[in-house]
Amino acid sequence: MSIQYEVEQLSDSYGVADSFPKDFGYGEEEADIEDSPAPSDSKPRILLMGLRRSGKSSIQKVVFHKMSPNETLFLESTNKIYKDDISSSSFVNFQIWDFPGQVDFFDPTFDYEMIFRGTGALIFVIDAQDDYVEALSRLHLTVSRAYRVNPEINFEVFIHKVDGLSDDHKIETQRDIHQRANDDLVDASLEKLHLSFYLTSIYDHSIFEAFSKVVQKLIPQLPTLENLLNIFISNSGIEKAFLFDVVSKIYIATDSSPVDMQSYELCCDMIDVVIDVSCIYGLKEDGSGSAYDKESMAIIKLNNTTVLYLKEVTKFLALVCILREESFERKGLIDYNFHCFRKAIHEVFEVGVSTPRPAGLQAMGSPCSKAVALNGTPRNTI
Ligand SMILES: Nc1nc2c(ncn2[C@@H]2O[C@H](COP(=O)(O)OP(=O)(O)OP(=O)(O)O)[C@@H](O)[C@H]2O)c(=O)[nH]1
Repeated sequence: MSIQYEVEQLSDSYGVADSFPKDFGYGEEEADIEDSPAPSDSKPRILLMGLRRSGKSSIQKVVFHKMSPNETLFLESTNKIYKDDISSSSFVNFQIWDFPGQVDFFDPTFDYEMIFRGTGALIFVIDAQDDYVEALSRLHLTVSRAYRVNPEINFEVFIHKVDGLSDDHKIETQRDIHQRANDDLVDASLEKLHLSFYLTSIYDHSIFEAFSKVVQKLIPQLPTLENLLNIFISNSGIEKAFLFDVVSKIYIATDSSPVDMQSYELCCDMIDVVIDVSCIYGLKEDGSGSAYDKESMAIIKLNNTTVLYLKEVTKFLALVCILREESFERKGLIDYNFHCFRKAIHEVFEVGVSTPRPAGLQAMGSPCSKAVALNGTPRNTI
C-alpha cells in the first residue's frame, strides 16, 4: 500500500531528536507505600494491579511511554508503588499507579482506604499464559475490598498476554475467568459489583483499545464529544473520525459508527509516523521546540483511494479522519467544519458539560449548520 505523505509542520533544520520531545515527557515518581500522598495524589487515578510478572509495568510503559514491547523483557520487577502522573503530557488527567505484585492488604501500613477513595478505575491484570487460580483469588480480594471503600470505582480486568494463545483458547480462557470471577462475587453477595473483561496484549493494538475504553468511561464529556464528532463527519463527508490522545494513542472519543480494529490501527500508525517524523524534522537544531503544536497536520493518501487526515485539536488531542479521496476534494468545507469543531471542543473542556450549550456548540448549530453538505445542499446539523 504505497502512501503519499505531506507534513505541513516541518522545520528547516534537521535536528535529530534522541527521544520523544521533552514536552511529551512527563514527571515520573516512585514512592513507597508509606509515602504520604503529595497534593497531585488528589487527582483521580487509575490503578494497575495484579500478581507479579502479570504485565502491569509493561502495559504502562508501552501505552504511556512509547516503549516498544520487546524492551519490556528487560524491565525490573516493581517493589514500590510506581506513580506516573501523565497529566503533563496527556489528556488523560489521571495518575497511573502501578502496584508491585506482592502488595499485602493486611499490612497495617497499607492505607488502602486512601488509595481506593480517589480511584476512578482499578485495572486488574491477569497473565492468561499462566495458571490463573491464584490471580482470581487475588482479584476477588482486591475488588471486594475496593468496592467496600468506594463502590463508584470502575473494575476492569485485563486478561493479558493473549498473544500466546490460540483464538479458541482465548475465548475459552475469557469465558472461564468471567465465570469464576462472577461466581466468587455471587458467593460473597457482591452481585452489584460489575467487572468488565478485555483480552489484551502489548504486542498488538488490543492494549490501546482496552485502555481507550477504560479512559472513556471516566470522561463526563464523552456524550458531547461523540455528538460533536457525529455532526462534524456527517457535514464533511467523512467516514470515521477518532479524537486521539497523541502521547498514548488512546482514543477518548469517536463517532457513533462501529469501530473496526483495522481503522483504529491505521490511525494509530499514522500518529506514530507523524510524531516520529516531527521529532526528527520538527524540532530546532538545539532540540528545543515542540514536535506537536497547533500547526500540526498531516495528510496520507493510500493507494486504495482512502485519505487519512490528522489535525491538531488541543496540545494533547488530535483528530484523525478516514475519508474517500473524492470527499477530500472539498478540503475547504472540511477545514471550515473542523474550525467549528475545534472551537466547540475547547469550549466543552473549558466550560464543562453542566452549563448551557457553549457558544462553540452554537457555532456548530448556526454557521456550521449552514455548512454546505458535500452534495451541495445545505442542511441543519442540530
Ligand atoms: N507475551 C507477552 N509478554 C508480556 C506482555 N506484557 C508483558 N509481558 C512480559 O511479562 C514480563 C513481566 O512484565 P512486567 O511488566 O514486569 O510485569 P509486572 O506485573 O509489572 O511485574 P512486577 O513488577 O513484578 O509486579 C516481561 O517479561 C514482559 O515482557 C504481553 O502482552 N505478552
